[in-house]
Amino acid sequence: MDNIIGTAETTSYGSVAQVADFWALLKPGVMYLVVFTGFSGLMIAPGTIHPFLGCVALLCIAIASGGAGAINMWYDRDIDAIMTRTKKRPIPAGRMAPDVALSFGVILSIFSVMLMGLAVNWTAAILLALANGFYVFVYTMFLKRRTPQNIVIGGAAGAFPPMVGWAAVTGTVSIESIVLFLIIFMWTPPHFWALALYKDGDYAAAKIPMLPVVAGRKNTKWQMLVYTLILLPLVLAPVYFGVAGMLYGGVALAASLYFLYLNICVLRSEEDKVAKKMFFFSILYLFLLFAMLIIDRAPGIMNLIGG
Ligand code: HEM
Ligand SMILES: CC(C)=CCC/C(C)=C/CC/C(C)=C/COP(=O)(O)OP(=O)(O)O
Repeated sequence: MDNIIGTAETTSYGSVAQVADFWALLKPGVMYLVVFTGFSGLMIAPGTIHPFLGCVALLCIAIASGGAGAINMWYDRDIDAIMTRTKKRPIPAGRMAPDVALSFGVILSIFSVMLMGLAVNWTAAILLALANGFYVFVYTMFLKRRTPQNIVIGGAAGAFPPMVGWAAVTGTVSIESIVLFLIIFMWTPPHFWALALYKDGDYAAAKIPMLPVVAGRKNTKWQMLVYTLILLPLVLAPVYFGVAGMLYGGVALAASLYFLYLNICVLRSEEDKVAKKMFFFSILYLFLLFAMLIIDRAPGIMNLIGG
């Protein structure tokens, strides 16, 4: 297999990409949680949606997220080739030609938005297009290489899915779905900067101005704390707005306090394993919040069974 010959820009793409490479372009690890938060929005929204259309809506969120991931990997192929975490991806590893990845990503993105609009509704489709476009154009192409606040603003991309799920059922945007958006929006900086703290060498090598590289580790940890503290009251807002009850409230509060505790540990420790622990818990934390929203509103299952 004559995979890699030269750097990212001079790579010869001698071998044929496998199905697994197309799958990897979709960033499936992230996609699962993105779809889950979309599912949660769909389940707790007032109203009903036919189960088949509910599944179509979730499939559209998955495809739009994957399409955006593929375009991100096309655009970032030069820096992905430099970072140890990403250099085995299909394009930098020489298993896929960049234009194949780009075409794949564009087709998936357009297809998902059109399908959402035609099969579900156009409010959900527009929100989905915004999420996809925000990740591709605003985060990847504009902010990522320019400012250490890249993920604060760009994080909006990943915050749209619960709004998309909500809009799939209701056809509208409402204060409740904006609260779900805000939870993910505020969660993203501590989620990502925890990882950036122990991958700062990668980002420095690729000359990406991630906060720990530009502002230093201590400053990053304090900025993480700001968002973690904002999350504390924010995660309780769904109770205030009546979309969740005390079961959600209790778990959300406990998980948020533990997240805060981990952030304080990160502030006090220089060890990578502490930041790693916070990063991995960030994923469990978001999963827990959105799982509890569903469990607490179990009657919302009627949205899917059309009752
Ligand atoms: C701009 C916003 C975000 C940035 C910059 C970001 C960044 C990252 C990075 C760099 C990784 C490591 C991936 C790897 O190891 O290759 C990661 C992992 C992950 N992120 Fe995020 N993330 C963002 C938003 C989100 C959102 C919105 C979600 C879900 C709702 C999410 C869920 C995950 C999950 C589940 C993983 C683990 C995936 C795996 O190990 O394969 N992220 N994130
Ligand atoms: C349409 C839709 C629902 C879109 C979802 C958008 C989304 C999943 C956004 C956040 C995902 C993410 C992994 C960002 C990291 O990108 P990066 O380029 O910094 O990470 P990398 O270095 O691993 O490539």
